[in-house]
Amino acid sequence: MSDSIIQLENVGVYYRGGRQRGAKASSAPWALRGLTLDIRRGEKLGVVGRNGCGKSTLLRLLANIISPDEGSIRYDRPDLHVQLLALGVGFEGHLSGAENAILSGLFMGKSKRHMESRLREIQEFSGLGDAFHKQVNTYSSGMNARLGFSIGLQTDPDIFLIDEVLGVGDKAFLEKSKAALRERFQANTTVVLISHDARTISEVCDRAVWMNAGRILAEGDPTHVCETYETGIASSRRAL
Ligand SMILES: Nc1ncnc2c1ncn2[C@@H]1O[C@H](COP(=O)(O)OP(=O)(O)OP(=O)(O)O)[C@@H](O)[C@H]1O
Repeated sequence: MSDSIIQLENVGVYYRGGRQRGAKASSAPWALRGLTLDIRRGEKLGVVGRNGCGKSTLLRLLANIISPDEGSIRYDRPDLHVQLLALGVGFEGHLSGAENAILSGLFMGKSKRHMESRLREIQEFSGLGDAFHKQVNTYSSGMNARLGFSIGLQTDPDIFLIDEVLGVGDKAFLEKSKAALRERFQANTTVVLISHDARTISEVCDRAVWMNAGRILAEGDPTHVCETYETGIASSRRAL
């Protein structure tokens, strides 16, 4: 059995009516192009890259929210439980944090009873206090991130996709979240983590990819990839 959980082969994604930030009007509006990547079972994969390079598009693709316009994506099983954690995605604003936790669990194939039994842990980990029982549309972005991450810890996803939300919480929550990602998931859950913070990627991930203009520029040891990325950014700034 392959140790890949998702395989992307020469994938391209095209947003109709859009084009890459900074691209000339004549250039093709591909958000991803020629992207080949194996997501390995149980790995913690970090994704770095400048704004608009295609990181969120990659996560939407992995979450099966969008389909490739070219190339192929192959899932190890058709019933993989994929949890996407991104700001502004996935919560019903008029429902409370607790109600959203139950709803998210139901989407992930958990029973209502199972999620009810986890509510206390979700509330405690989130640090939301009484706000856990208030409508989510009254939450700050940091509170949203706390709720989403805390729910993700209790829904046992096969793949946990985290789009930059860890940086939104405060430092204490960031440290707690990093520890949870390292200790709670270990080999069971595959994590794909987007972060602009190289330290977070180095501390949590066992592999990283650097994306640029919809393609993968470098892949390997997270500390090395982050250093290469930061050196690349610094030299492109100097060239301006
Ligand atoms: N819904 C959309 N319609 C049109 N173009 C889009 C859409 N979403 C993203 N794009 C474009 O696709 C490219 C990749 O966007 P994406 O959001 O994946 O980048 P990103 O690396 O996640 O950026 P950031 O770091 O700013 O979140 C960008 O050029 C963006 O402008």
